[in-house]
Amino acid sequence: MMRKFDLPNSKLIYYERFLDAPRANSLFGKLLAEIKWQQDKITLFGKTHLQPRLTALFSVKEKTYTYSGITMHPQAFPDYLYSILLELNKKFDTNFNTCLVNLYRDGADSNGWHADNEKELGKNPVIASISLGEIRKFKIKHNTLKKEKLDFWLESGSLLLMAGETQHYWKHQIPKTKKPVKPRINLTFREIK
Ligand SMILES: O=C(O)CCC(=O)C(=O)O
Ligand SMILES: [Fe+2]
Repeated sequence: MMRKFDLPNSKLIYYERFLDAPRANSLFGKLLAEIKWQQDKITLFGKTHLQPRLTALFSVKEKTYTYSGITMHPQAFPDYLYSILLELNKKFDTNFNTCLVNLYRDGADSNGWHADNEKELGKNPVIASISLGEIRKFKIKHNTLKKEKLDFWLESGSLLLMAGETQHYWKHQIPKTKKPVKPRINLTFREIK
């Protein structure tokens, strides 16, 4: 099933079953076991804390990627991840060259309100975001139109495509939850210019 959200200043499409369950499960297991995860320190409003999730950056370029004051050094793509990048570039006619991976270990891990609007991503970034493992809530809100906001669930194997002006007009987040939840891995494919 594919769901196109009809939102102002945004192109947002959700593909519920981009990867079938066996493929999503095996990819999840591989990434969890094989990735060299890191937990960076971020400084927000003058206070330094550890980011509430683990991350890793893969790129075909050696260029570092900086966001929220964190500079990440890319690792080389493992074949099984690079093949997904190629698949996406074919399907969406994109030029993804980088994948930022997030591991939400439990409900205390999260990703605060932000837009993926770094200069290196170009004017209207296209981001393909694949979810694996535990289902988590995704929230998106318009920067100025207060009524424009939306929550939905990101299921294992799903792909969320954010494109057009989305990153200029909207912020998104993965909130914490008090419910007992298992780990979730998210892959966000991007093009670093
Ligand atoms: O985990 C997610 O689904 C969102 C990740 C995200 O927004 C990001 O890494 O920029
Ligand atoms: Fe994001």
